[in-house]
Parts: sequence; structure tokens; C-alpha cells
Amino acid sequence: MLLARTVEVSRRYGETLALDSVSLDIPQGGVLGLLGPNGAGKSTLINLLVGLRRPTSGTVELFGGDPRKPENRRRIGMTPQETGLPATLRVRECVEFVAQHFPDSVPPAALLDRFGLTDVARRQTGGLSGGQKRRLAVALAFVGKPRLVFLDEPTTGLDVQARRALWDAIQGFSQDGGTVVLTSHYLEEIEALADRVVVVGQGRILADDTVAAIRSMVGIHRVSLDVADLPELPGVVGVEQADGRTSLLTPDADQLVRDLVQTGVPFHGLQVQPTTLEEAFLTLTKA
Ligand SMILES: Nc1ncnc2c1ncn2[C@@H]1O[C@H](COP(=O)(O)OP(=O)(O)OP(=O)(O)O)[C@@H](O)[C@H]1O
Repeated sequence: MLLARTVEVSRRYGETLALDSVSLDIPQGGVLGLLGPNGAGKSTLINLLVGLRRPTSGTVELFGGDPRKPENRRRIGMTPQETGLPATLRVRECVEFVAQHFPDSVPPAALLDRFGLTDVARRQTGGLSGGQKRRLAVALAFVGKPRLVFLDEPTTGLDVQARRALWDAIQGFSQDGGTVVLTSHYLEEIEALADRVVVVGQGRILADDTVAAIRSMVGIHRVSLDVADLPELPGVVGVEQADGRTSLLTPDADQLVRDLVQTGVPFHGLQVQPTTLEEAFLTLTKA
């Protein structure tokens, strides 16, 4: 069963073509990760699906109908990239306020517990930390017992522990049969949560596949080292020099390190790091 879809949807903002003929089906169940560099069109796609924006051309359907109609939107939950919470409302009041807009809702205590907000339930949102605000903003997407939830960069600004707690909550919702569409810049996050990944770039869908397939496409690592004279090595898709250090970009860091040792070239200060998604995309487009 399809919960939402776009058919050849394009969206322009003046001269900018933010989405270019995008067709996407969102069936019931699972977590769909939208992955792509800044400005790729991910937020625009979500905003069209939830009825916040209209397409310039093409069709968008939510539960088989118009995403702008309240009866369709009532069955979704959403956390946009940026949220403004009323500063003087207490956390619990915020949850209760949002709950009033839905025919059925999750009991506030249960929701606050699920999102680790019980301790701050009586605090005014203006007094929350950035991470707590973000957690509340994401929790609010789940208040109305939605069937489909859209989360635009849900864990931006969260520390590792808070991020993992949020992942657990999202996974729990998915295991109970809920469907999630999320955007993220973190491959790690997509890997932890999504079973399907749609890569968006320059307003188009570049790939729609499993996490493993996408990881092999964009999972580039940076191997940095201090080395005087480096021979050519297999599997290197980019070389950068900065501050006297050499960085090698590769999809298989383990193999590269093995090859490096085998050359016998002296080096020190070896570091292996995942690249950001932007770097991975730039490297791939250059390669
Ligand atoms: N309201 C707007 N007015 C003008 N241009 C816009 C507007 N919203 C988005 N754009 C442009 O459309 C393109 C796609 O933006 P969008 O926010 O959808 O990308 P994104 O993939 O969500 O990026 P990010 O990862 O940075 O959030 C960008 O070039 C952006 O500058």
C-alpha cells in the first residue's frame, strides 16, 4: 500500500530548480532515508509531500489524496529542519497543545518518557538546551499517532547519547508498524535506521537502493598521514595535500592501509576518518 508518492514533480524557486522531475513511491512500513549534500532538494521534497509547498509541475499524493487537505495531513507527523517552540510553554504543555489537534494521541507521559524528556516536563521550552529542544521538536511529530512521519535532519546538534536515544525511539515506532521518511547528512544515521536509501543530488534522484549498496557508492574514507614520497596506490579516488599532511580518499581504507604498509615507505601520524557526505559526493563526481 502506498502512503505517499510524487510523480514527475518539479519545483522551482525563481531561477533555482530545486527538484527536477522526481518520482518517488513511499509504501507502508520501514524507514526511508533521504541522503544528499546541502541544497540537493531533500527538504523541498519533504515540504511537497507534507503539503507545505506546491509543486511547480507534477503530482504529489498523500494517502491517495491532496497533501494540503487536513484529513490527509492529520495522519502524518513532521519535524522540519528548524522549529520554533513557544518559549513560555512548558514541555508538557507543548505536548498537550499539539495533542489537541488530533483525534487520538499518545499519552503525554508516555511520549516524554520515550524521548527522554520526563525530567524536563515542567520546564519552559525557552529554558531547554539546544539538544532538548530538538528532542522535543522530534517528539511532537509522534504525538498524534501518525502512520507516516517525516523527520528533516532529526538529530542535528545532538550529542552521541541523545542521538542514540532518538534512534531507539524512531526504531520503536518503525517496529510498531509506523513508516518514517528522514533526511540526514550522517551516513552512520542512515545506516542505523534506514532500510531504503534515496540519494538526492541537484534536484534529482541519483540512486534508490539498500543501505549496503549506497554505502559502497558514497562510503569514502580519508586516510591522512605524514609521508615524504608516496608511490601510487590502488583504490585511491582522490589525493589532497594540506599543512604538510597527505590525505588519500578511498572506499576501502582497510585495504589501503594494508597496501601502504606493504610499500615499506616510512610514514607516521596515520589517521582514518569517514568523509562527510559532501566530500564523498564531490569525490565521486570528480572521479
Ligand atoms: N524558499 C526558498 N526560496 C528560494 N530558494 C530555495 C528555497 N528553498 C530552497 N531553495 C533552494 O532550493 C534548493 C534545494 O534546497 P533544499 O532546502 O530542498 O535542499 P536540502 O537538500 O534540504 O539541503 P540541506 O541539506 O542544506 O538542508 C537549494 O538550491 C535552495 O537554495
